[in-house]
Amino acid sequence: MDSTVDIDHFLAHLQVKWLGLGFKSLCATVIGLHLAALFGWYAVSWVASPLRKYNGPFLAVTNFWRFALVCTRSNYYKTVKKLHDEHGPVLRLGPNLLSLDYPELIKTIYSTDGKWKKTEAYENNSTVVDGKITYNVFSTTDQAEHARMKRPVAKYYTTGSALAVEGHMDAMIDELCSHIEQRFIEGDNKPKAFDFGKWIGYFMFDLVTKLTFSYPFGYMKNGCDFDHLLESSEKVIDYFQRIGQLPWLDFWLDKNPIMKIGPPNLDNTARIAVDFMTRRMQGTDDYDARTPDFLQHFVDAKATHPDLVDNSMILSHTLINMEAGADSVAIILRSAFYYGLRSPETYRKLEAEILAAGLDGEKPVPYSVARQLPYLEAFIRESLRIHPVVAMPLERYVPEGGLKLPDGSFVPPGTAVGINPYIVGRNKAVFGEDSDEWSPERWLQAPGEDDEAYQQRLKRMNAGDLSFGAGSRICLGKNLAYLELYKTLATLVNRFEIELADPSKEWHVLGSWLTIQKGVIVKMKLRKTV
Ligand code: HEM
Repeated sequence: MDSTVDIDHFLAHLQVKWLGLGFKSLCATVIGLHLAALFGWYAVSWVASPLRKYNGPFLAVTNFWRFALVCTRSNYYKTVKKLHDEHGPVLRLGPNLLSLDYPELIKTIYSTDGKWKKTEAYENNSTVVDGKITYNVFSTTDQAEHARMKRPVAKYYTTGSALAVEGHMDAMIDELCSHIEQRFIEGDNKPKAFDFGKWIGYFMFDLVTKLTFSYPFGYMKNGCDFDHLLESSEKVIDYFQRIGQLPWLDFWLDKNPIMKIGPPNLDNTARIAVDFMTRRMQGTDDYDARTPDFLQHFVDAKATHPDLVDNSMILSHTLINMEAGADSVAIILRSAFYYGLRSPETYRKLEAEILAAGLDGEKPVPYSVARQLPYLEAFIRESLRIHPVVAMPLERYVPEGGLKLPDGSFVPPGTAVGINPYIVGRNKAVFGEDSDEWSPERWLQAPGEDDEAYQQRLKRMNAGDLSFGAGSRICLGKNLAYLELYKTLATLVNRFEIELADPSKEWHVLGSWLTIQKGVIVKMKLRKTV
């Protein structure tokens, strides 16, 4: 038999058949085969997965589920909270990701031993410089690189160093108060409703740029996001939280060498930062050494650690200050006023404490004084708990040796696990049965509670507080943030009578990596008519 003829015959037959099927059917067949292969692959990897024993939504067999959840901005953290309520403390959020609600594991997972590495979810928050991906102190997943970046600058973020820049904070708090007085209070102390949430954003971006360069960019002066930095920052965060669910997408979207389809680059801001840097190094700006700023600190760090800090690292640190330091504190200020003013009995207690301190109504409240006010402290801690800045799992890889969970099960090395500050912040065993409610009182000794019981309870709450992260990757700006929060809250409450324009109206929360809120509309009056 002639096999060549047979093959020709077969091919001709196949061609006729396929042509007969028509183009549409052909496409449908090809797509169908691909989908079948994909589902087959998911099914096999799912059956073989060591995480199969954990509960989670069915669609979490792929990471597309959580990607879609973040993309729809439909309150990712609320959905995940509901799922935890339904399934318990271990929740499978993806083929290789567990969300854990075990406060007792915070010390293990967010340790200082460098073994629990951040996952690739963080890496997209990096830039391409001269064709090379350049990570920053937040985005690097390499612990050794992280230590090299952090070591020369960590000392500038201590409370002592933050106090050295208190003068810059005072200047910006003063400016915020004057804008409120001039723009939103009429001559006879008549309040005009305004978007305080937006102004908190302008204030914080001015404050952070003042602290960094001794020069506020001018959002309050302009009364708007005149150069779109606030808008761009939100887009950068939005990209970060979405692509963090499917990290490989970053290579195709932002890091590909042909056409970048990533978040808006902060070129304009980077240019301004480079300009400041150049003038500072040449000594041609009007920097006043009596009130240091972060740019000077970073320039000094280059002098003391020339092997670790170069100009691009200085630039990276200044940009991180803006990216990480403005929206975060703004979120907590909004949280404090929103929750506080919706619970007038708690707000009245705060007012009473601040007014009783006999502070000068014309000046920003010094941190040393604000720090002594226990109800203010409770207010700030509750604002951080009930509406944390970050409401997604802080993902880490389980190192060699695996992880034994309190339920006795074993999570193999290489699994991504994370505790979510929002979920753990509402853990009833730690924060009480009313953990879904706003209650600054929970941080204080309750009437009839003895000292020891209170100290035990406080210790438990402190250990379960992940609002600033923990371990070697704990928030670098924590001390600075506390200073800003204490001073700004105390000064505003001391100087103005504040109420929500419509207490029944809820705010709108934009995302989950940063839980930025829109719509905190207030009316303010001067406490004393001047
Ligand atoms: C209320 C204010 C703030 C909150 C609640 C907050 C929260 C956080 C959290 C939860 C993390 C840990 C992320 C993780 O482990 O995945 C973090 C990291 C970080 N934050 Fe903040 N942050 C605040 C303010 C600031 C400020 C003011 C700055 C700087 C000026 C800053 C700079 C950073 C940096 C650089 C990191 C990365 C640290 C590292 O990986 O070593 N943050 N922050």
